[in-house]
Amino acid sequence: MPPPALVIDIGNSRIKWGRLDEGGRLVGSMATTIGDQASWGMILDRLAMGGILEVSVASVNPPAAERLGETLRGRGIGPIRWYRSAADVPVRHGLEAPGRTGADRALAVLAAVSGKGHSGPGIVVQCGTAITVERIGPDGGWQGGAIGIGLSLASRALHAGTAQLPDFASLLSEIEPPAWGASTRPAMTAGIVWGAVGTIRELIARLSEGTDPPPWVVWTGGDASGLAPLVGGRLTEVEPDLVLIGLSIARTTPVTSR
Ligand SMILES: Nc1ncnc2c1ncn2[C@@H]1O[C@H](COP(=O)(O)OP(=O)(O)OP(=O)(O)O)[C@@H](O)[C@H]1O
Ligand SMILES: CC(C)(CO)[C@@H](O)C(=O)NCCC(=O)O
Repeated sequence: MPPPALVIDIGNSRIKWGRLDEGGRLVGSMATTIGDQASWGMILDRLAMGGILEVSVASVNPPAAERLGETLRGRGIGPIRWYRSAADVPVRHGLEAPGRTGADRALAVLAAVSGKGHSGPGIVVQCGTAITVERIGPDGGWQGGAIGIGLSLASRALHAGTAQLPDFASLLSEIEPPAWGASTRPAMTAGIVWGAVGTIRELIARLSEGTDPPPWVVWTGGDASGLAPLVGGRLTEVEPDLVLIGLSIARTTPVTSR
């Protein structure tokens, strides 16, 4: 049996860290904000307890990946398997430029198809810094998707591009957002959250066109558990660790098998 291993997903807002057991199953995960480099050593010491290990790292953020690579090498952790684009991921696809397509998108699709065992047409929605909606065809092949703006980034963009709009750290709460606001905060919450809901609904409808049976839908990303119930629709499956699960599958599947 292989020794326990680490899986790490470097996004644009956060890094997701996971540990695999001897059978390659994800047995623990956590997330830190991208700027919190001071905690990396402590996290690695904790995750690597009991001896490590091989590490699989997915990145859509090359500068952060460079820094993490230095930290891992400095602590003698390795070998490191890198997933820097969809070209490194053993997923069947019809992409034009897999080398320039996000590894996180490919790994989420791989996990939904191979890990969750979905077959036939499907959709994967990631609600992170960006919102991505992927189309999986009737033959299980990934056909590409759509990339839109995520909730936090939309708030930051409105703040950066205007003189008077603030930036809100957190837009989702237990309470359903208002449809409109009588002051700036609820007005921005309404525009950003319901705007994202409308975007995702429209994309799911368009990506479902001509599919029979209707597609399965799997969600992931920091805002998925908040946005999925607002979007509604048929069975809503949210898997926060989809990309880490994708890494756990990719490390034992040769890229040539796609
Ligand atoms: N503790 C948290 N810190 C930062 N963002 C969080 C947190 N909890 C939830 N979020 C939400 O998660 C979103 C970011 O999602 P996520 O962490 O999946 O993105 P990411 O790190 O950029 O990953 P990717 O680039 O793979 O989408 C933000 O829009 C934010 O609202
Ligand atoms: C779209 C994001 C930001 C989602 O995390 C990431 O997958 C990325 O930077 N992708 C590169 C471009 C592409 O996937 O087409």
